[in-house]
Amino acid sequence: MTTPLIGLYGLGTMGAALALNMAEHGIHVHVANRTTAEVPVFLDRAGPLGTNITAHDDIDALIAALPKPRTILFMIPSTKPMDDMIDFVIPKLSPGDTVIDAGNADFNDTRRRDALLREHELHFVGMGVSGGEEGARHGPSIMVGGTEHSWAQLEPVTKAIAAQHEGDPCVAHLGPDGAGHFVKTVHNGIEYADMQLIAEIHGLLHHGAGRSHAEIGDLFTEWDRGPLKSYLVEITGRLLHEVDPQTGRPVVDIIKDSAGQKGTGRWTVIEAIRMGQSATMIEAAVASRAWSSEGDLRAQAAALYGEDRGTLEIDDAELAKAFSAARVLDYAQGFRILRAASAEFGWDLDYARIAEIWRAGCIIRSALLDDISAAFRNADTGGELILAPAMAEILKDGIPALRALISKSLAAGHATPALASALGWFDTMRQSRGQAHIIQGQRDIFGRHGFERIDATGPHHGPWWG
Ligand SMILES: NC(=O)C1=CN([C@@H]2O[C@H](COP(=O)(O)OP(=O)(O)OC[C@H]3O[C@@H](n4cnc5c(N)ncnc54)[C@H](OP(=O)(O)O)[C@@H]3O)[C@@H](O)[C@H]2O)C=CC1
Ligand SMILES: O=C(CO)[C@H](O)[C@H](O)COP(=O)(O)O
Repeated sequence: MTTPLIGLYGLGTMGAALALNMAEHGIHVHVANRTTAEVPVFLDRAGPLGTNITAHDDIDALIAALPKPRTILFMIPSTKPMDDMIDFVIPKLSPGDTVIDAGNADFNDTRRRDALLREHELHFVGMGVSGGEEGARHGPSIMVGGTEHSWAQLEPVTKAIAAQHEGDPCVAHLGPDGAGHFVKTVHNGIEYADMQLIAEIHGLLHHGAGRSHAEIGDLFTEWDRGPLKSYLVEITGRLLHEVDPQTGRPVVDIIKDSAGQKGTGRWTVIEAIRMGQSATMIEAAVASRAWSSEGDLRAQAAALYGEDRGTLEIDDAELAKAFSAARVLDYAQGFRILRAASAEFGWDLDYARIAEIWRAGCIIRSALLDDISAAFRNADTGGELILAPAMAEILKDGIPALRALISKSLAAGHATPALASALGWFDTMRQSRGQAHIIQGQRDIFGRHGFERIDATGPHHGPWWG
């Protein structure tokens, strides 16, 4: 068997880790980096793995060294740098070669780039990689979008380097062009909401129930041994126990409460809204990060209105149930966005497989994903997670606890945008007759927009128009 071979450009945090992962799995990787001074540093780090690595001074040399059809993975910012590199390499490549963007890209850019490369008889792969540096080095979750031709070359490489869940590599060819990057984007949207839920729960326990960070960390660590087990729960447990060496204070007390965001959460929300699939929990999470950066305004409002938050009695078992229900709703909203995109772009996404490749390696990996993938395999709910019997069980068990938690938290003045929006969405979806008849009536009165009647077909107007 010939040794799998690939080109990799961009030896930053993720690219270097992926290259080492490949080398460790017997894949010969040709590498180059914009700043050539980084290359010897990388080779030093590679140590004995260097036998599977050939370093080049620039992209031209890397391209020249690869046999055709070439597969070159770029791990650089998926914005202008990626467009610039594509423009630079197109004239140097041959028909049948594949360019991979493995960064976090807006899938609209991926579709545009795919079309451009097709004009040149080249292939473009949008490949989502999740797991941060550690995942990239020792096994990420990989979401591939592209042609069968490119997948045939990529499959052995990605299956070797991906995280393994009980022997199943966490990688899948999810569809053409933007499918892989879209699924990665929604993965990140779900990640945003899961992180926000955890942050809100911490806030309720700390400010409402008066528990120390370490006590809350203990609870997260305990949760990580049961059905709530997840990477984000695990690292939150760790985070809450860490002490700042300079001050001796809990690290979380010295971190400024202003969250960064690089775009994937926002893209999820934009696409969700564009497709009529508002994902309110992800919206709440994106909004909360934006509001977090408005520290001055929040300080002024705190001075004006006061920032009192009442005391809360919190039962850990009830809190766990509430958290479980909210997480199911987070995933449910995420999969609805995937369902809408799959229909719009004809991707025929396999929801069970997506849940399966998220079970290890990625940031949202969790025990719940085992249940979600089984739920999709066992019941055809058309991608609607809330209709799956196994999820309905979790929801029926957890919604009363979530309702009780939200009621007392709102009454006491605690901010819970994601938890509250979970319930708002769930209660909306379980009403067979909601409130939209009032909206339709209003629209007809002010704009003659018309409405459908419950007892007849076609458009109708109300008596106000005679
Ligand atoms: N960090 C993470 O946890 C994750 C990141 N990603 C995505 O991976 C991609 C890379 O991220 P990461 O490794 O963290 O970033 P780093 O900043 O660590 O590395 C960036 C890499 O891109 C190169 N680069 C930057 N600008 C250009 C340019 N104009 N032309 C050519 N090369 C350029 C850099 O080269 P040089 O050394 O010369 O600066 C470096 O090799 C991004 O799309 C990111 O969104 C995806 C999943 C997780
Ligand atoms: O893709 C990732 C994890 O899955 C990256 O860590 C990404 O940077 C996370 O998004 P943000 O920086 O917006 O929090």
